[in-house]
Amino acid sequence: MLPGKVKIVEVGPRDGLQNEKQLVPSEIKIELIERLAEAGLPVIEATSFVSPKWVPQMGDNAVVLAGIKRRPGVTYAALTPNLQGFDGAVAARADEVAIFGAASEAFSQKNINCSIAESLKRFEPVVSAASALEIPVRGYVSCVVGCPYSGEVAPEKAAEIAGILYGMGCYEVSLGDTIGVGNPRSIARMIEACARVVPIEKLAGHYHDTYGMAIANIYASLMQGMAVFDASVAGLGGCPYAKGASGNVATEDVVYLLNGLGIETGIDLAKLAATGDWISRALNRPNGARAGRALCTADE
Ligand SMILES: CC(C)(COP(=O)([O-])OP(=O)([O-])OC[C@H]1O[C@@H](n2cnc3c(N)ncnc32)[C@H](O)[C@@H]1OP(=O)([O-])[O-])[C@@H](O)C(=O)NCCC(=O)NCCSC(=O)C[C@@](C)(O)CC(=O)[O-]
Repeated sequence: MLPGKVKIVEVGPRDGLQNEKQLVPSEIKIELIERLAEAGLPVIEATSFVSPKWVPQMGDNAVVLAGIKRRPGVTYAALTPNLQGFDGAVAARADEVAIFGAASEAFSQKNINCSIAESLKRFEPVVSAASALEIPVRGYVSCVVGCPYSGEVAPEKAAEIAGILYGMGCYEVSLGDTIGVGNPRSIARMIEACARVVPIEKLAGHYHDTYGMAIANIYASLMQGMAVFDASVAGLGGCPYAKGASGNVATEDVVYLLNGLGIETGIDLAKLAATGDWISRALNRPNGARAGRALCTADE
């Protein structure tokens, strides 16, 4: 049984841009977010409140959140690894924050400079502070099937961290195939384990497309009842702490798939494709969305 409706969380402005070598002007980021909202994306991860020494590209976080014309009904989210980041996100009026952990010790150390256990301790005060202010918190688990440093990850490990984040108070837990090594079988096994501890409707799929498996993985996830997916316009991105990992699955490709399956998203594919074309030109990089390229070529 496929879901009738899917929520897409657009992570392009954060996950997509964080890996760009050249600093992208804040005005471009602001225009990207506004265009995505105009195309109907209900949740846009706009930026992250991490150390600018670690990820310089996100150093203009407050400027970006201050610059966007907010559309009613759209949630503008930000990543917050600790209380310092949370305070910054609140001051900048983020509607929602996300804490991000990992199912791999090695990745946790490289990404956020602490062990998994330490990261979970750091997240607790963030969740408490958010709860006091009634700010929803999303949780991420990176490396749910594979780690760039330590290899294969057991589904039970991904499920353990997902369960802890959910138990802590995250309203949704996004399962990150950070390096895109998953396939429909390994993803299905991982979801099966996670769904034993977190209700499937509270789980999201966050699949990078390194091996071209992301759309197949989304289809496998839909078949298991998952109905929330993260995606990045034009397939932008990669993780600065996961060498070789390509961008997220392209939002255009996900919407094309869902439209074909008769699943509602509320997203205008033509506007989305035009946005993907625009940002690819602005960054002077090839458009990573196959559906986006096809639609834009058809328009010429
Ligand atoms: C987590 C830290 C901050 C720990 O970094 P640390 O160096 O261990 O932190 P610290 O508490 O020891 O502080 C050191 C310095 O950082 C500053 N600092 C401390 N916290 C903040 C903050 N929030 N905002 C701004 N500055 C901060 C702090 O003020 C201090 O500044 P100094 O006194 O040296 O001038 C660091 O490791 C970091 O920023 N890492 C970047 C992580 C990141 O953004 N990774 C990419 C996103 S995750 C991802 O892409 C995966 C995901 C979510 O998409 C899912 C998937 O695909 O798997």
